[in-house]
This record gives sequence, structure tokens and C-alpha cells, in this order.
Amino acid sequence: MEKIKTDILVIGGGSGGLSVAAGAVQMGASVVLLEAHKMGGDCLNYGCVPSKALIASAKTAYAMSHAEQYGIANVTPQVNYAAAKDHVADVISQIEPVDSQERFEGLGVRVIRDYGKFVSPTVVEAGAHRIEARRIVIATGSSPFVPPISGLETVPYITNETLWELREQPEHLLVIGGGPIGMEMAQAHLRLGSKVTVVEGDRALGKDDPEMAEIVLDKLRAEGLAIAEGSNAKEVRGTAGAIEVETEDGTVHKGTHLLVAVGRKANTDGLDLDKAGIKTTRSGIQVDDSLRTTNKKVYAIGDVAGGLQFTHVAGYHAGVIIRSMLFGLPSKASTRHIPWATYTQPELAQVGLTEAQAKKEHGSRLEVVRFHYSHNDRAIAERKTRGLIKVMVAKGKPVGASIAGEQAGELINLWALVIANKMKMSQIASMVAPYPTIGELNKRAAGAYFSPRLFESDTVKKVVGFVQKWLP
Ligand SMILES: Cc1cc2nc3c(=O)[nH]c(=O)nc-3n(C[C@H](O)[C@H](O)[C@H](O)COP(=O)(O)OP(=O)(O)OC[C@H]3O[C@@H](n4cnc5c(N)ncnc54)[C@H](O)[C@@H]3O)c2cc1C
Ligand SMILES: NC(=O)c1ccc[n+]([C@@H]2O[C@H](COP(=O)([O-])OP(=O)(O)OC[C@H]3O[C@@H](n4cnc5c(N)ncnc54)[C@H](O)[C@@H]3O)[C@@H](O)[C@H]2O)c1
Repeated sequence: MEKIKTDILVIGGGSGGLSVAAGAVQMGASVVLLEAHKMGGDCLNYGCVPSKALIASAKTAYAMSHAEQYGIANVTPQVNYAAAKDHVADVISQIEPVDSQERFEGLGVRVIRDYGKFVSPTVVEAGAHRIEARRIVIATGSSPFVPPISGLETVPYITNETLWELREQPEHLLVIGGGPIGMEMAQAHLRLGSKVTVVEGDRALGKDDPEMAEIVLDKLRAEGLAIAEGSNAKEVRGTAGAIEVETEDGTVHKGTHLLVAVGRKANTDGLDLDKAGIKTTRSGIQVDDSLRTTNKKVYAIGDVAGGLQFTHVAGYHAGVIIRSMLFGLPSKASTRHIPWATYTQPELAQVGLTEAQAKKEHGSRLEVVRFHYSHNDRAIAERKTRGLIKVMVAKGKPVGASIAGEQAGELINLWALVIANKMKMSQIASMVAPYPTIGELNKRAAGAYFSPRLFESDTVKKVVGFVQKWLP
């Protein structure tokens, strides 16, 4: 058994772990990184990257069959599902070097490709290595949650881990779960030519503002997606190619393939957390505001910490703990300014408070401004007028923004900056945006906030009238 002493030990080489390792080693700490499976974790190998690559194939197919509105004949795309998966694999391979063992070793990180488990509060064992560290970071991510649906264990089903290996195009894909994974993959498959049925126990895209989610769901339905909401899957049966999902109300949905996307389970099994005095909750490892576990020398970040589960959150967490681990400075994680986006078309994005949350928090002080995509010239030119931006404002400052529409995931960036820095609506209104861009929507939302103050105010009218009388 090789004994290693290090400043920082990172368990898990995904979005969170790699960010900590790269940052810490480049600032002078000695770092050991354990990765039991693939460098890059879920995002690169089974999550964000492959899903967005498949969405790109699906968008292309959809554009080909909906070209007529631009004066180009519609064509039926000849989809080669296996080739689309080759495209997905190629995209992963282009990004892979950034997360590779070679790159991290080049930075000075000692990378051990083995599974880590605690043997004491400051010592972790990984294969033939025993690593003692001053600070330990658990960044082991999450895995697909397999729900206790009767019969599921007997039926072949796909998760986000196995979807990318599937080469035969599903004739009819059944999706259990209408969250971001379910809806992104449902629309992608629909546009690639599969029939798709989503079975959702509650409300599809249920973590987002219902008014905004409905804009996206309307479009998905119009494209031909079958979405059964309020339909909890109770039983699954059948064999490969002939699968049935029965919901609690007795409805039976039939399909050829089944994708299960009902949320995530934190990867804590096998870490022997009890040997290090680390407690867990139902959603993951218990952490305080500074992302410390119940063992003060151990931090947990990213999906395993059980909060918002996004790559940019794992990266943000890395920054928060580097400040405290390397410089001993107080550092707290907040969720207030964290945006997210779902990459259906139209996209759905959120930062800060939703309208309902803002009403609860700010009551009568809250003003909600809305601006529709149908008034944006670029959206009209592109024929992408389905969409809405909604900004929640309290005392002149945005406290939340929700966007459904073309490039919502890009547009939300501005509001993430504004909310993170507690900026005012007047600062957005003073921005000059190039014409004609979809991005003008952001400025027009600020305009919608000020318009009534300027154009419907008797005082303004009186002042202008008075000045005009006297101006030479
Ligand atoms: C289909 C899908 C699409 C997604 N799309 C997006 C998106 O568009 N945008 C977005 O922001 N987020 C997206 N996400 C979420 C994103 O992938 C995760 O939030 C992110 O990967 C979490 O990073 P992490 O570092 O916490 O965990 P991971 O990236 O999963 O990394 C954890 C790593 O730890 C390793 N590991 C686990 N246990 C051990 C152990 N004991 N010893 C050693 N190594 C271990 C694992 O092998 C893994 O490599 C998506 C997720 C899925 C499933
Ligand atoms: N664009 C992105 O950033 C992106 C994309 C995909 C995933 N992700 C991340 O991955 C996480 C997990 O995504 P997800 O979609 O698996 O989870 P989710 O928790 O967001 O959604 C799961 C859905 O499944 C439903 N459900 C649960 N049990 C059911 C049952 N028996 N029958 C029918 N419906 C059932 C739930 O009501 C819920 O709506 C997300 O929360 C997000 O953090 C992000």
C-alpha cells in the first residue's frame, strides 16, 4: 500500500472535482485526484455534452422539415440515428482533452484512477493507495434514480448513462419523468423521427414557473409530443420492442423503448462516510453554507451536496471552497444568483425568484414586467416569435427573471449578472443593444418597466409642457 500525504484530496473527477483540482494546484497546493470511472464525470460523458449534441442533430432535422416558411422547400430528413450518435461521440472526444488525466498531470495533479473510500476522518483509501489529506473534497456526483415502479427490474430500460450507446432508433420512445432530462430527450427523439410519449407524475418542467413552462409545453405538443401530466407510472411490463407503462389511473402507454428520467441519487454508497463522521440527508451529503460536511475538514460540492444539480453550480461550488481551503477566508455558497436553462426549443431559463416566490417575499412591492418575443424584430425575421420574458422587480431592482423562447439560455446570462451584482433596472435601460438582436428583449423588458412611469405620468407631461413653453 502506497502512503501519500497531500494538502488537498479530491474524490471525483467531474465538473466540480476537476475545477477544484485545477484551481488549487495552479495556486500552489499539492493535490491528489481520485476518479473511479471516466474523467469529466456525468456532464462530459453522460449528461450536458451528449444531450446538447443530440439536440443539435434534432434541430437540424427539424429545420429541414420546416424550411418552407423561409422560401425553401421542406424535405424529409434522412435521419441516421447511429450516425447522430457518432456525432455525439465526436463532440465528446473534442472536449475530452480538457478534462483528461494527461492535462491534469501536466498541471501537477497526482491522478489516481481508483475508487475512494474513507478509513478515518482524514484518510481515504483508493486501490493500493492510502491518502492522508489536510482537506478532502467529495465531488462524487449523482446517478440516475431508479424509482420503485413495479416490474421495472424485469424490463429493459434506458437511462442517461446508457442512452448514448443505443444505435437503433426507437420507433416509439416512452419517457417516464417530464423534468429537464425527459423533456430535452423527448423533443430530440421526436424531431429525429421517433414517436414519443412522456409520462409525468406531476407537472412537466415542474421546477419552472408554470406560465413559462406552458409556452414550451404548448410548442412540444404542437410538434406532436404526447405528454401525460398528473400520470404517475405505477407498473411497467413487456419485453424489448414492446413495453407498456401503466399509470395510477389505469391508462396504459405502449412503446418500443423506455427512458427513465425521474431525478438523481447522490453518489454516497461505498464512500464509508460514517468512518469520517460525515452525515447525509435524503438528498445527499449534509453541508453548511460554506459547503463543509459534518466533518469540518471535508467539503462536499456539486450534485452530491444535494442542492441545485448543474455543472455551473459544481464549478461555482469549487470557487467557494477554494477560497476557504487555500486562503482560510470565510466563503459561503448562495443559490440566489444561480441561473438554469432547459435546452428544449424554445428554451426555458430562470434566475433568482420566480413570480410566485417573489410575490411571497415582496408582496405589494413587487412589480412584474412582461415583454413578448412577438415584438422583437429579429425574432420576427427568424420566425421565432413564440416566447416571453418576465422580470420580477422590487424597489427598482430585479429579483428574478424567467424567459421562455429562442435563446432563453443565452438571454438569462445578463439577468444572472444583474442579480449577482444587485444592479438596478435603470442600468439595464441605459444599455444600448445592437439592432436587430434577440438580446434586445432584455433591454425592452427594462423599457416595459419604465414606459408607464414616463409615458403615463401626468407629472412628466406637466414638466415637459412647462419646459417646452420656456425653452428658447
Ligand atoms: C442527461 C443530463 C443532461 C444534463 N444537462 C445539463 C446541462 O445542460 N447543464 C448543466 O449545467 N447541467 C446538466 N446536467 C447536470 C450535470 O451533468 C451535473 O450537475 C454535473 O455533472 C455535476 O458535477 P459533479 O462534479 O457534481 O459530478 P459528476 O460530473 O458526475 O462527477 C462525479 C465523478 O465522481 C466519480 N466518482 C464517484 N464516486 C467516486 C469514488 N468513490 N471515488 C472516485 N471517483 C468517484 C464519478 O465516476 C464521476 O466521474 C445534466 C445531467 C444529465 C444527467
Ligand atoms: N439543461 C439542464 O441544465 C439539465 C438537463 C438535464 C438534467 N439536468 C439536471 O439533472 C437533474 C435531473 O433531471 P431529471 O429530469 O431526471 O429530474 P427532475 O427531478 O428534474 O424531474 C423528474 C420528473 O420525474 C417525475 N416523476 C418521478 N417519479 C415518477 C413516476 N413514477 N412516474 C412519472 N413521473 C415521475 C417527477 O414528477 C419530475 O417531474 C435536473 O434536476 C437538473 O439539475 C439539467
